[in-house]
Amino acid sequence: MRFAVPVFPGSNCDIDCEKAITTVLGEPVDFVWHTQRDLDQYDAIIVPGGFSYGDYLRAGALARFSPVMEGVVKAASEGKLVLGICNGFQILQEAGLLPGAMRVNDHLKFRCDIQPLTVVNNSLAFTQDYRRDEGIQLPIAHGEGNFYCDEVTLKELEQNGQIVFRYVGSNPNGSVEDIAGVSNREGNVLGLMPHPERAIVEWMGSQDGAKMFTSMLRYWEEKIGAA
Ligand SMILES: NC(=O)CC[C@H](N)C(=O)O
Repeated sequence: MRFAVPVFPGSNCDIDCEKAITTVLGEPVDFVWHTQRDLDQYDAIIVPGGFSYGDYLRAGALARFSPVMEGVVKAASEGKLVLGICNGFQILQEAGLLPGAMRVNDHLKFRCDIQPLTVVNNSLAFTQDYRRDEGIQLPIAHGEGNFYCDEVTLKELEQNGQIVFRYVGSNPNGSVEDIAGVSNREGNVLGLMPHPERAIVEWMGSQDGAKMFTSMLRYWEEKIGAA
């Protein structure tokens, strides 16, 4: 399974994502500079966290216009797996691939912590190795993670199973309904504010992120096997 990790000016979790893929899966992964449009050779794309374009205007608002996003949009429309982590989630929202918008944290501070979460939907390609309602812990590190959507969208997300992760205990940013991660309607694009790539081996304090990567690989292997 070939992974692409697009790199924007200001990305800072790109190497963490590459390490997670090689450590957990041992699969090939390329860094792709944001000026490259063509991502056809890849099976999955992980849009990493960071401060693309310095978070100017709004987090993700400028990166969304980078040429590489044409490739990301195409991959998503072809049903390939696209995962956006933190700033990656913000970029996918700005590109219209994921619902809602991100506001500044309600307390106006950057929050860096280990956050308890619950897996609300474990039937996705990204979450099938988790149990339903499983309690997990992942690191968070963001200043604009306050997920917002209107009432109609919220109902749709609930009905379609698009709410994938919720914060447990105290909500670190004020997000609507404690939402930490959402998918698109089709389920092949996922965005979450917490960082699964920073929770893959014991010394990191949590290994709960590893199952997101094993889920993706298993989905792809089963799809290839069935073809
Ligand atoms: N870790 C990240 O990707 C941070 C995302 C973004 N820069 C924010 O502060 O919200």
